[in-house]
Amino acid sequence: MLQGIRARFPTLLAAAGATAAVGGYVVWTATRPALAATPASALSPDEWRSLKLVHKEQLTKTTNPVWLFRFALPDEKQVVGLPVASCLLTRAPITKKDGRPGWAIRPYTPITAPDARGHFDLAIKVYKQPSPGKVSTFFEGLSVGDSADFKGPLPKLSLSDIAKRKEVGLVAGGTGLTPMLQVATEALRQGLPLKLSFIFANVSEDDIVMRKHLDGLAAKHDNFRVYYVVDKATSKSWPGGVGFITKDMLKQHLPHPGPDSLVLVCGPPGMMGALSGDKLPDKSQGPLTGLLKELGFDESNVYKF
Ligand SMILES: Cc1cc2nc3c(=O)[nH]c(=O)nc-3n(C[C@H](O)[C@H](O)[C@H](O)COP(=O)(O)OP(=O)(O)OC[C@H]3O[C@@H](n4cnc5c(N)ncnc54)[C@H](O)[C@@H]3O)c2cc1C
Repeated sequence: MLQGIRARFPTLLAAAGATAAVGGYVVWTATRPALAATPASALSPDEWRSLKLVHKEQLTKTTNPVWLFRFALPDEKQVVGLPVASCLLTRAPITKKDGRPGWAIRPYTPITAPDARGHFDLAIKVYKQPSPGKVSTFFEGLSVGDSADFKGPLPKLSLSDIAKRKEVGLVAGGTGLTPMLQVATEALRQGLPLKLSFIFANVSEDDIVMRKHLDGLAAKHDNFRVYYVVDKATSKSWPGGVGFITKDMLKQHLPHPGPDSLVLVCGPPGMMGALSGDKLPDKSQGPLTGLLKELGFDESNVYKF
C-alpha cells in the first residue's frame, strides 16, 4: 500500500520527508510549491477540451500505419488525469448521411504514464483499408500546431481490482496494445506482486508497435513476459507464434483459469469474436464465448476492453 502511494506521489513524499527531517517554516514554504504544483486534470468527462498537437511520428510503415501523436496540456505541470485503466474520447468532424455536419467519436488509450506532466501520447492505427477510418484519417491529416478535441476519463477496470488477482494474462491485437501497456507499465512501476503474461498478435513483424519497449520491460522485470504472434513470419529465426492465436498458445502463455487469475483482451472484432466474444452493442461485457471459454475461463476472470 505504502509502496503504491510512494510510487504515485514521489514529489509529495520527498517534500514530506524533508519537513520531518528539518522541520520549521523554511521547509514548509519549500513544501508548498510541491503541493500547489499539481494542477487539476487537463480533461473533463463532461465537456470537450481542445488541445494542441506538438509532435507527430510514424511508428510503423505498414498498410494501415501506426502514428504517435503528442498533445500538449495547457500547463506543463498538469497531468492528463486518466487513472489506470481508462481511456479518453476524441472526435473528428464528418458530414452525416443527410449532408449535415456531425462528429465521429472514438475512444483511445494514452501510452504515457498517468502522472506524465504537460503532455500525453496516443498511438493510433490509421485505417486506409478496406476504406479510410473516419477519426484515424482525421488524425493523420493533423499538422503540428493543429488542435483536436478530447473528453475523459472513461474508466474501464481499476488497477486495484486487477491487483486483487495474482496472475494476469494480457491478450492484444494491433493497437489493442494500448490498454495492456497502460496496465502493465503502471503495475510494474508500482511494484505490484502480479505475474503478467502478454500475448501480442500482429499481421507482421513490422506491425509490432513498441516492441523494443516491451522487450525492455520483459528484460527488466521477472514478472513480465511477452509472446509475439504474427499472421506470417518473414524471418526464419522468428521466435514467436505464427498464424492466428490458438488454444494451445493461450494454454501455454496465459495463467490457468481460477479465482486468482484474470485475462484482459483487446483487439479487432474478428480476434475478440474468436477469443472471448465481443462486447455487446451497449458496450457491456456480454457473455464469454470462444477459445477462452473452451479453456475453462468464465465471466469472472475475463475482461474485454
Ligand atoms: C477502449 C478502446 C480503446 C482504444 N484505444 C485505441 C488506441 O489507443 N489506438 C488505436 O489506434 N485504436 C484504439 N481503439 C480503436 C479506436 O477507437 C477506433 O475504433 C479506430 O481508430 C478506428 O476508428 P476510425 O474512425 O479511424 O475508423 P472507422 O471509420 O471506425 O473504420 C475502421 C476500419 O473498419 C472498417 N469498417 C468500418 N465499418 C465497417 C463495416 N461495417 N464493415 C467492415 N469494415 C468496416 C473501415 O473501412 C476501416 O478500415 C480503441 C478502442 C476501444 C474500444
